[in-house]
Amino acid sequence: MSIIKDIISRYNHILDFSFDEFVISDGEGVLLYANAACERHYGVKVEYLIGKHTSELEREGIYHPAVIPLALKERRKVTIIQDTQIGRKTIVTANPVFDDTGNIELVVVNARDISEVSDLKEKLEQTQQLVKRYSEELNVLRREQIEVEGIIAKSKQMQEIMDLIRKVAPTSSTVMLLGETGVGKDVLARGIHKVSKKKQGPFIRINCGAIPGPLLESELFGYEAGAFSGAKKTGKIGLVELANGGTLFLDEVADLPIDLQVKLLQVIQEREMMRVGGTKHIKVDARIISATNKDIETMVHDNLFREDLFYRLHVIPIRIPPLRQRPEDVFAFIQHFGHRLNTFYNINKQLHPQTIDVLVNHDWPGNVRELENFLERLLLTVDREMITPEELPDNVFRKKVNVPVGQRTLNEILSEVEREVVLRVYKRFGSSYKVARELGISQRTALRKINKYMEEP
Ligand SMILES: Nc1ncnc2c1ncn2[C@@H]1O[C@H](COP(=O)(O)OP(=O)(O)OP(=O)(O)O)[C@@H](O)[C@H]1O
Repeated sequence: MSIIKDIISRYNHILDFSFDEFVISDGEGVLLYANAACERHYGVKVEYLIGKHTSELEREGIYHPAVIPLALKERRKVTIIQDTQIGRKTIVTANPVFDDTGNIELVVVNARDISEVSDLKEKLEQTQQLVKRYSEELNVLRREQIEVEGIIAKSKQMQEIMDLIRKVAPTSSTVMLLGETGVGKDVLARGIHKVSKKKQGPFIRINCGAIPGPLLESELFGYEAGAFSGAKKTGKIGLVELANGGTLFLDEVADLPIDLQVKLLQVIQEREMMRVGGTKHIKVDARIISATNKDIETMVHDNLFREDLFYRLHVIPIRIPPLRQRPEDVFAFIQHFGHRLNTFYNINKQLHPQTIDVLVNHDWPGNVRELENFLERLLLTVDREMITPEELPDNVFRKKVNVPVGQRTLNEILSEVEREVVLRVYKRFGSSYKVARELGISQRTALRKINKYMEEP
């Protein structure tokens, strides 16, 4: 022991240079040595510590917990995190030193201040939590912002499209919306505009297929006074010019006549245009979105649509799948339109789950528009509050007979076909006499079959 005391007294000034704390206790836990770093960690003079038992210092609250008793108890190296009375946090390691007989002679303790690392870690964790929360909130807000516009997108395909729209909408990139009639190209074009940087500007839709060729040019590009006979004296601003600072939506773009395709290409490339009969170049700063339900790529291949214009418009293509490929959306539309129609007409019509089933499995060639019109007709024309599949018109009600071979007898299959035919004809004509006449059976047989099949679920 005296050798150790000798070493300490000889080298203590060297250990005082150490950033780390250095403490030695005897085999009972009484402190023999502490270097200057202890003053920074505990806020007391080194002299105050020397000669005290480590548990006593712990009781005084100078640090907590004490590591030396743990090393003495477990007779091995122990590392813990310690809090001190002046708010420091340290990582402390206590190493027992054994004598020749296996008794613990000394405990050598080393401690490093990790308050800053620990504070930084805590701050980093808080910041990470905050970033996570903000990004979740941002996603919800983004979703809501588009959903506010009434866009229904429950299916995976539509969710992916909405994610893409959220990404591209704030940029000014040119988008081409592709898809069958009534899939929602117009709705999505408006949605893109409403979350774009140009949302304060106008949204100008041009139906390239609806305006007759000769009129289209002056509608699109406007004209100067006296540009042609019959032109207004004041001249006219075209739709392209009106879209300045906003979005120009070229609906049915595949129907644009070839000569106007050239002029449109100039608008996109040069970002400027000229009125009919004009000589002045007019700057046009508009985001361009186009849409078509035609196979425009084949049209390009057949030289019916300019390839250069196609590539300018087709920068971000978004293909909207037909309704038959996204039954989750059909279900959501039924709920959405059902609620809207009931409120609008002040009625309370419900669809039986089986009716919803039939509608979800229907093909809907006219897509959302057809479904919307169909529901309006259905809710207004059926008297009963709960609409069952029998109330559905023939074209929707007509089920395809799906016969898994070996699972049903011929009689069962024939009876299902008969049921469909009888009920369909009965629904159309509403009388057993007419059913009999249409199907070439007696009125009694017709009546019996109608009653039988009407009663069956
Ligand atoms: N995702 C949707 N959410 C809400 N309503 C929709 C959605 N998709 C379509 N609709 C509704 O369906 C109808 C047809 O949509 P829209 O006019 O956008 O289709 P379109 O693809 O532009 O059709 P077309 O090719 O015939 O011009 C509109 O009444 C629209 O409100």
